[in-house]
Amino acid sequence: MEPDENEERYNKDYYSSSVQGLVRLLQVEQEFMEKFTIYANVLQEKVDNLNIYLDNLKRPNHYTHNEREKYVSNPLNAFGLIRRLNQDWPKWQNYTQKPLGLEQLNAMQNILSIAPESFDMNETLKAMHRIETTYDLQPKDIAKGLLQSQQFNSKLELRDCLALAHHKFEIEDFHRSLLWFQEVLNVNTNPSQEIIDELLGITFKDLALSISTRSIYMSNQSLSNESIHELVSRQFKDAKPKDLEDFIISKLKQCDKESFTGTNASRTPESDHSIGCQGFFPKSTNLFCLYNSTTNPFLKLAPLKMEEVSRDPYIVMYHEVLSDKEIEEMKGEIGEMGNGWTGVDDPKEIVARVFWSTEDSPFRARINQRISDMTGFKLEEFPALQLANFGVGGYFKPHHDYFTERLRKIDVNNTLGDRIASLIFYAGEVSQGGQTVFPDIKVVVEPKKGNALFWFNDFDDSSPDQRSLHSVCPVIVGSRWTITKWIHYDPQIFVKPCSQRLFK
Ligand SMILES: O=C(O)CCC(=O)C(=O)O
Ligand SMILES: [Fe+2]
Repeated sequence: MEPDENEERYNKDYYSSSVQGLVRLLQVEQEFMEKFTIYANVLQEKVDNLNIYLDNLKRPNHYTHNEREKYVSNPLNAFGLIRRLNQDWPKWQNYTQKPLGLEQLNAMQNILSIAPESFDMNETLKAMHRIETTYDLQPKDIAKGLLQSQQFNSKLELRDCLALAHHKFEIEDFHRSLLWFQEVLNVNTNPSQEIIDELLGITFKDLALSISTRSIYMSNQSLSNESIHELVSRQFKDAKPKDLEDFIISKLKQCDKESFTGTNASRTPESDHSIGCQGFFPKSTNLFCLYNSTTNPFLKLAPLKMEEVSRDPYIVMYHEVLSDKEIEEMKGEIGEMGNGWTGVDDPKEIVARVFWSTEDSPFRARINQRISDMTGFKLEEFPALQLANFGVGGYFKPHHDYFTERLRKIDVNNTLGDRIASLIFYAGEVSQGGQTVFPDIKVVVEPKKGNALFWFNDFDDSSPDQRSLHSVCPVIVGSRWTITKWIHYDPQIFVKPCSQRLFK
């Protein structure tokens, strides 16, 4: 991808990257459906009116010439006939041509102008793939609403499965493409659904075209795009749906087999990140829960519940340190949010919406005070908090929070020194996925609402501790809100003086 293209992608507004955005989109669809319903009613009213007139126009059937002759010989019938064709039918004709529901049609068009664009759709396809592969979920389960061991009432429809099958083909995951296409064929369609499928153009042609284009290109890479296009369109000119279906299945099977036996046969082994997300890290032992009542004199009265997550490197979880009321307050603080992304090199992925609270507020002061109570660190010189809301499959790739060359460039606050420690408040209900993982030390933490996770990024001598590598598992179900605080080094000069590193 060209750098400019990336730049453009990073500046777009995504619905898919936050639950907040998705809530707005649900409202957009609701409004669209309301206009659509009114439009359908207006059309229905017209049909009803036509039927009333037709029903009233009762007259006997005339099968023979004699019957017809007899009918028009009666002046009452003759008069009615002439008058209707002279006066009524032209009016009906006018009526049928009168544009209907223009107001709704315009409103619908306006609503569609803010519908998700292809960059949003692509990001969502990638997110669905991320959920599927990180947790090794099976298409047949996902399609019928089974996510891990949770059965939901929601399920995917035929066009959803087809879009997923097509995406897997594009990214050359032929195995999953085949599985998804089999789900397409498994979805039961009733006859009324078939009419809709026909109207929306649910033929398998697009996928068949992509598959054929690739296979012609692979067998003859010197052909021009135009010649390939010509060959492909000729191939499917008179194809029936069943032909397309057979073609897709057989080609996908072949591609799947080749990718297993070919040169790129070695499947990438599962990453520690993914193993952690699936809950397969060994359980830690010898760790304690305790009350912290010493960092601040106030804690003697109200000690904080602290759970050791890892002793070396030091990671702790504070329980129940953010109330639901404070979470509501936090949401009230949020202004225009920006894109949050993950990854160091382009193309980075848009995975959340973030808001930097740079203005002082009672909420922010209280949260900073709490962080000081928990950690003993001084935050006056860098009081800003980062609030984030994740979206479909939102996650973070493994990364370090301490300054690397890249972070040094983008972090305007780097005059305060490195980020020696990080603290994350979990502020949303996440029932599946969304854990914070430390892949190198095989630690995984559930993002329990109201809790806060604290860890050091640097050793005591301020050199970076690579074991602080961490990531976030793709959210499966839930609205993952977080408040992030990076604790900078320089203001802590007296609180935590740089000391010699103790090597074990
Ligand atoms: O949200 C989390 O659990 C971690 C976030 C994180 O790693 C970061 O913001 O640097
Ligand atoms: Fe981080």
